[in-house]
Amino acid sequence: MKPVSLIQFLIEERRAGRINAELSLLIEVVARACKRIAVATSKGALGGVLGNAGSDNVQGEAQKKLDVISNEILLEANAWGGHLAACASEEMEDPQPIPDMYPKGNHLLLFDPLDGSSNIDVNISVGTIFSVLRCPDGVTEPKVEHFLQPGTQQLAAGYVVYGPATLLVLTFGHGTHEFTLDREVGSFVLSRRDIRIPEQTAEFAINMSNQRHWEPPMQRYIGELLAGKEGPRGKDYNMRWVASMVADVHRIVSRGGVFFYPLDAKIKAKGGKLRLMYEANPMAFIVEQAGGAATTGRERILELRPTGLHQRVPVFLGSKAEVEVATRYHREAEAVQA
Ligand SMILES: O=P(O)(O)OC[C@H]1O[C@](O)(COP(=O)(O)O)[C@@H](O)[C@@H]1O
Ligand SMILES: [Mg+2]
Ligand SMILES: [Mg+2]
Repeated sequence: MKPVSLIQFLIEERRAGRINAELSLLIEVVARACKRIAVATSKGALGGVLGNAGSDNVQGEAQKKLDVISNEILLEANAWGGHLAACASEEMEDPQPIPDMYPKGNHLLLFDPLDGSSNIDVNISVGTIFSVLRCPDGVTEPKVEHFLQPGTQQLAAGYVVYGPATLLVLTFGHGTHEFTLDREVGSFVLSRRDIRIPEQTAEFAINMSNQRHWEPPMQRYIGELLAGKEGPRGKDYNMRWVASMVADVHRIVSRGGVFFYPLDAKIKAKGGKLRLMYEANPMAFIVEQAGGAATTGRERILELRPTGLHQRVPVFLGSKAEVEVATRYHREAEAVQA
């Protein structure tokens, strides 16, 4: 079969009336920027891109040089295209408006420019995560409140994994599709259409070092998985944790599994570890479109009403059956307390 490039795929989506020209251009621009980030990440020590930038981001986290470089690449690429009203990034306190000298569009772009920063210096897969919203009608200078739309309102979401291969996984709300970067030709090529995450799994991903800080329902759920064949679940489970959300989610999108970043006593005051607007919402959209589920342990992530641009939430996502069991345990515990 003839390979389908990302551009051809976008043309198909436009013909089918699923996206408009502006959204198609936006995705092309983001994909092009991610190709530049792939080049930057692949330079490693030779490109002088490893190590700390010497600055902190809005979250108070030490920025890596590649966090800053990736953020700048995405901002610069998106400034001139005429497809955006504004951008918001995990690395910046406030939304970035499109400069007046450039034409403006009707979309809002949110991104985690480099996910898995702690893995950059040890040559483990990192990625970019993005989400696209519509700018409310009549708003010419979008403010924070215009970005605070529930995940159900996303027009598109995607991530790029900079791993052994560079992959783009994308949804417009009509299935989840994967594109592989053909480095020789320089373009993304469709490698899997309509990905389906198996409903059942025997593989989970969680940072076990936080176990003693988890809430009782999480202790119960993981305890049962660890008990294996002899426990109430009656089967052995395997564990994986890359500590780059993109890589952990991509494994789930590829062969099933379930990912948890639950609430724990250390991060309770912040609301969770992962960011709703840049990580949880786009990943929840992608996973649901592939037949999986995504909750906070209590509610469906996509239905949360955001309260802040940098809001953090607990994240349970992946194979439906396991997300449902873990979520049920949390709801049951809550019902007993009420
Ligand atoms: O270091 P921990 O607790 O294992 O956390 C890993 C998680 O933190 C993150 O790295 C946060 O992302 P950033 O690198 O964008 O800050 C996720 O990708 C990952 O799931
Ligand atoms: Mg991240
Ligand atoms: Mg990041």
